[in-house]
Amino acid sequence: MAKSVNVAIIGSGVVGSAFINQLNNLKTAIKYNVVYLAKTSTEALYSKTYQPVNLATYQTEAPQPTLSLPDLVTFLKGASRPTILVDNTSSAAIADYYPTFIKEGISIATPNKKAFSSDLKVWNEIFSNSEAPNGGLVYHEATVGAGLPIIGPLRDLVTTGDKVEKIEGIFSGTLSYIFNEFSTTEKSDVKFSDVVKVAKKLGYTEPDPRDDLNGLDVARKVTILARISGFEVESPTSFPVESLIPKELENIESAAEFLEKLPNYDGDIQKIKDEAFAEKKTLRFVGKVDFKENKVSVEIGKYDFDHPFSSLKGSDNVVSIKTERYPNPLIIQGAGAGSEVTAHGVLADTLKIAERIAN
Ligand SMILES: NC(=O)C1=CN([C@@H]2O[C@H](COP(=O)(O)OP(=O)(O)OC[C@H]3O[C@@H](n4cnc5c(N)ncnc54)[C@H](OP(=O)(O)O)[C@@H]3O)[C@@H](O)[C@H]2O)C=CC1
Ligand SMILES: N[C@@H](CC=O)C(=O)O
Ligand code: NA
Repeated sequence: MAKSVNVAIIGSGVVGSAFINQLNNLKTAIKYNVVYLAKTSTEALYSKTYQPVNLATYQTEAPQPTLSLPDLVTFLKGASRPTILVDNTSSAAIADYYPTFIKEGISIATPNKKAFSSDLKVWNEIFSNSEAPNGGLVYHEATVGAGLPIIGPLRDLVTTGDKVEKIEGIFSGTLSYIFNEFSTTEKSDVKFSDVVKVAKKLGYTEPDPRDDLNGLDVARKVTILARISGFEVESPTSFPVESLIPKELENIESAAEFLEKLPNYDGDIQKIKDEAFAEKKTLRFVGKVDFKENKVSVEIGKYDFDHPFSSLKGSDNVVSIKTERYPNPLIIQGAGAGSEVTAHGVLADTLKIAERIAN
């Protein structure tokens, strides 16, 4: 008989809906039974008898209220098959619950950075629970560089005994897109606030684009890479992070009001861009982990027109990993945000888990 695994999906937004579509079109020997699908924070599809949710029609099916996280654990553990929880939200509450899911033997595939980049204590709890007998597995490739292969290869290097010396790169699809469009090697009049709005429309930004502009999203990614490399970063706010949010807009309540007021501050960043242009340089938003200098940082940097960062396109991320074995750094480059590339990273992780646990 074919092997099978149960899947619980939380979230059907930009990434979640692309994930559901890719899973629905999957042709593999393993059977994936989606026994729970939370379309939103309040609406879910599931049945007490674990009948698979129809992924072709989920949008129009009548939902029930979502289960609380403890009730979800009980529901998933009541099934006879092993389960993979796919968290396609940016919820901190769900992320805080990962140690419990994992302890209860439920595996996790996710693009949600929160659990891996908050307090170091949570990171340690997640991975020690996962290593315990009967602990769930955890894969989170899409938390850095979306579907680009960064976390898997970096873990492979470290586990096999290589030593990371320096990681440097452009880790935000949103900020890559914004600066690639805004600060170019040709003179241009494009306004910063206009490019921010397009990045949101293209699905690159976090649900609230201020989480990208304040540098926190990049700080979270840098925290994850630093921790995998053995640099014990306490939290994403424990090192210098440059913010692109104008001081006067720091305390605004809604994202909509923030976007409405942002054009009033276009002049400030335009001035920095013009100064860089006069030096034949572009602006780029860069994250670094430097073992030699014992330093982690996130900041705007100026790069010569002929530097590889200056010719980046679209929402591309670029990561340079220098190790003992790779003194000429390993370079990984490609789209680092967007629905399809992120969903494929999460789905590939789901398949890797299924290959290990399906029965
Ligand atoms: N977009 C991208 O390019 C990339 C995104 N990511 C990560 O992917 C994740 C999802 O991003 P994205 O799809 O863009 O975000 P969206 O805001 O488009 O989607 C989030 C979805 O999750 C739902 N949700 C939130 N909280 C809960 C909850 N407690 N229970 C059930 N459902 C919930 C939301 O429903 P509701 O409307 O009710 O809140 C919404 O459907 C984020 O963690 C992001 O950082 C990672 C790499 C790239
Ligand atoms: N908002 C993020 C999405 C991926 O993590 C980005 O722009 O990179
Ligand atoms: Na990745």
